[in-house]
Amino acid sequence: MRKIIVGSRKSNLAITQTKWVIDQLKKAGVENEFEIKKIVTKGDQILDVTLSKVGGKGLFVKEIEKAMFDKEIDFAVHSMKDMPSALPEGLEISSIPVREDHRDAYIAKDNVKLADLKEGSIVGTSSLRRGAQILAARPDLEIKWIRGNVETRIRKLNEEDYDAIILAVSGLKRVGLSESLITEYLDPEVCVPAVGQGSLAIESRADDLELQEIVQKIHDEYTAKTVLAERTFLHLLEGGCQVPIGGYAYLDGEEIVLTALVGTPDGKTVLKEVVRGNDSVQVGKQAADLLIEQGAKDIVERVKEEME
Ligand SMILES: NCc1[nH]cc(CCC(=O)O)c1CC(=O)O
Repeated sequence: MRKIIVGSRKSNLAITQTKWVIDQLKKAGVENEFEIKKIVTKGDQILDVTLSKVGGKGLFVKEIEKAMFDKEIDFAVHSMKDMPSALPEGLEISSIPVREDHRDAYIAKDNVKLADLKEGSIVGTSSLRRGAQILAARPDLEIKWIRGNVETRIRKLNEEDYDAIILAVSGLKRVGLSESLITEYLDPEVCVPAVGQGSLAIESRADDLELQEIVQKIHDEYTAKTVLAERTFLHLLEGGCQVPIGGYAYLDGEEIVLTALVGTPDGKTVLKEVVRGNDSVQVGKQAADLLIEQGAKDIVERVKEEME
């Protein structure tokens, strides 16, 4: 039986996600042997500037994709939200496992609630999306960039001048940190998560049908349907992570309910729509159309220019 080589970034989060996927596959009855091959990406090496300034999402996947083309690895597990909206020819997302918690977590020193933070308090995040939504709710706060993996950010909250930080609940849980650290769970009404947040993408060569059949065993249709709506919206806005964009969908019976958001980094303009429908692509497209009508494209273009 074929041994399967799985490529992974070397961060604790990446390795845990990869191990989780292998574990799920084994539980689903896959008997193949697995080996994890660690790959260092540009995104892991550049830690001193904000991610948005150095080129965003692609940084974490390029080297991994090269290893896949070279057949050094058979598949890779990515955080869905780090995936560019279009994949290179020859590769595809061959399976989407069940989504972890989609929400952002607000973690404050001494557990001070967001509403109780004093004027001028410093909130750490490297995400324009999170910064924009925090500032929209609390224009009196200060956003300060924070980089590093999940564990590093928690340490910086304790050691540096941050009063609070925002992290994905899923990342926190996956690296084994206690949810008791979380001061508040931010629901999509307060902070629309990143498109795909909490979900994983299994990426493989499009012509490797044997592998596809194996990873499909842990494909989750609910997650795939909702993520497709979110990613369709993101793709049409052509935003990448240089622009504050959020999208979260869930199913209400058969219906997909998508909350989509575009804003300016200062949080002064935030466009938000909730769209319902039975077809993921249609729902994503409708959300994009509604926001574009309100000027979302202008925001995307303007923010992109300012970042250059
Ligand atoms: N941008 C970094 C990143 N990429 C994926 C996750 C974990 C969240 C997820 O699984 O979607 C994180 C950390 C964070 O956003 O706090």
